[in-house]
Amino acid sequence: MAPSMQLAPHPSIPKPEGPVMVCILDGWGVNVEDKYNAVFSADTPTTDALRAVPRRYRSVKAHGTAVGLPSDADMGNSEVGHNALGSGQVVDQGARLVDMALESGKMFEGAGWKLISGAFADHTVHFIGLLSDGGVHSRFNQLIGCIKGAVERGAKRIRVHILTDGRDVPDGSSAAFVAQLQEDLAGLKGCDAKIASGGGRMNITMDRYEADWSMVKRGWDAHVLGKAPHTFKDALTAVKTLRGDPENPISDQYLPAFVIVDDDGKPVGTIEDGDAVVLFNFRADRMVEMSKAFEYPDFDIFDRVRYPADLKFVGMMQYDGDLLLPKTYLVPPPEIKGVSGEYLVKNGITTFACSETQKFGHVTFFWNGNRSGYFDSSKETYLEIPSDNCPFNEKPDMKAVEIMEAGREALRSGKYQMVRLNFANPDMVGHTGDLNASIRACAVVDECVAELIKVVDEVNGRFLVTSDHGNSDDMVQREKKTLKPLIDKDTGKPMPLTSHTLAPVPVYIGGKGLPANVVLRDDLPDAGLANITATYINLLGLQAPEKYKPSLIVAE
Ligand SMILES: O=C(O)[C@H](O)COP(=O)(O)O
Ligand SMILES: [Mn+2]
Ligand SMILES: [Mn+2]
Repeated sequence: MAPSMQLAPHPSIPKPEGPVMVCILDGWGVNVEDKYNAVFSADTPTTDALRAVPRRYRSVKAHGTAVGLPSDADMGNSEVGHNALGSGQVVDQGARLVDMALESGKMFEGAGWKLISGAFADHTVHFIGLLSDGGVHSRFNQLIGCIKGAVERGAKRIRVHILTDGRDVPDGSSAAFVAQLQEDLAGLKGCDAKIASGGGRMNITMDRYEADWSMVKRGWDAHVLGKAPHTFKDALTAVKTLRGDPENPISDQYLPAFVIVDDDGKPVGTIEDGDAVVLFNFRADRMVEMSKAFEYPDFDIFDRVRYPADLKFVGMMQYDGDLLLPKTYLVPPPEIKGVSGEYLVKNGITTFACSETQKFGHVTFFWNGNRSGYFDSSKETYLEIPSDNCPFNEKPDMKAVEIMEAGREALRSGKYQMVRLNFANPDMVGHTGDLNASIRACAVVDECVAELIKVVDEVNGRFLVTSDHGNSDDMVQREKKTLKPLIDKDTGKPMPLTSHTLAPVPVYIGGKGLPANVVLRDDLPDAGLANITATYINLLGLQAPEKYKPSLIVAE
């Protein structure tokens, strides 16, 4: 082992007899305590009790610059959250790197831009991605920046394929983004630019972790082949019509696929031989599958029917550095080096990591600094429990009990020194905007934490329970100043909040194997998620790498 990767024993925190468990309650923030806070409203006796233990509970920042996002107005998300939790470092994240590449002009100088510019004169440049200013997967102004850059550099024909959001931004906001995009495209001089196809992000194109490839097929059919269940002459009409009854609309997230056609009913923007395609999302998880469909000539997961020849395909970023997918991209992704997973295997620590499909890549790929696979398969076991395929408010328990049971077995097995679990419920159910289901989601996760802590105590282990960002902790849109819920004019009901929040997240530590003198420091009031990495390494009885953000604990 490189001497630099050796972790010294901690001078005052001994190695534990049993394993260390790190639990991430995805989307569980600390926020305004009222009935719209599902974390607060749920029956959560276990985390309530943990919160009451002196000097073993605190909260940490999980949004904005504390996790490498452009500004403190940016809510946290799973990618940046797990990157920070697993690496102990704050790196400039995709959102910021794209902003910088646009500002400096570097965007227009690299290999990715060169490739697409081959289509500017005689072919069409297609942009496919999430249309909102959520800043989690993409941002509206970055799309416009790229389109304007292409037009200024000679692009003659542009088609935009839009995925409506309603998840990282309020549901119902898609119509406004579409209207704005149409206006911006109409204002471009010397370029024929139109919206060509679209659909809801949870219905087409943006599947992740291979949970449902049929979503990607529906996207391919609409964007590439110009085939969808609905056709319209105009995208704003499409979105407004497909939402249906204003009293009971279909969420922007789930709008069916549509294709824009001309007066003769012909699609205005199929993807043809020689065209360029830009996936304009910077975040990886929900772009990997569509990238494979575009990049791999022998792709066979679904029938693409037609695969355009001489396609100039790029991602906004490289979405998988191990698969080199896509080969060509506009902006180099963040480089996260020396993550804790690598240190652990190099120091002989055995790890078990588990979540259900929807968060499996979060607790492995994102945790490991956007790396696929194991650092050392003889020391690590990653277990994916298949998620249900349904809107998660219908089954708010999701696979929490199964994850808990797998965690319990791993803790008891004696095989692992570290057990890392992610519970998806407060996040995935929170994204549906369904308050009651989110309350149930939080309650079931609390029950699972109780079961796990019993086993940690049984094996003389230690635990750290935390989260990656807020979500279920606020389920309603509010007036900025008074924090009063905003009321929907059509329904008279409070307007649901489907997105993450800016809230900090809790950190609870404990376990029978944790010496009584180990407590949370009180001199790091501004600590963030990246401080948790050194903390859990200390719980393992080891000193953390020097470059990591400081540990939250001390032995007094
Ligand atoms: O992709 C999603 O589901 C949301 O945009 C972000 O949620 P996550 O960051 O918790 O995965
Ligand atoms: Mn998350
Ligand atoms: Mn989320």
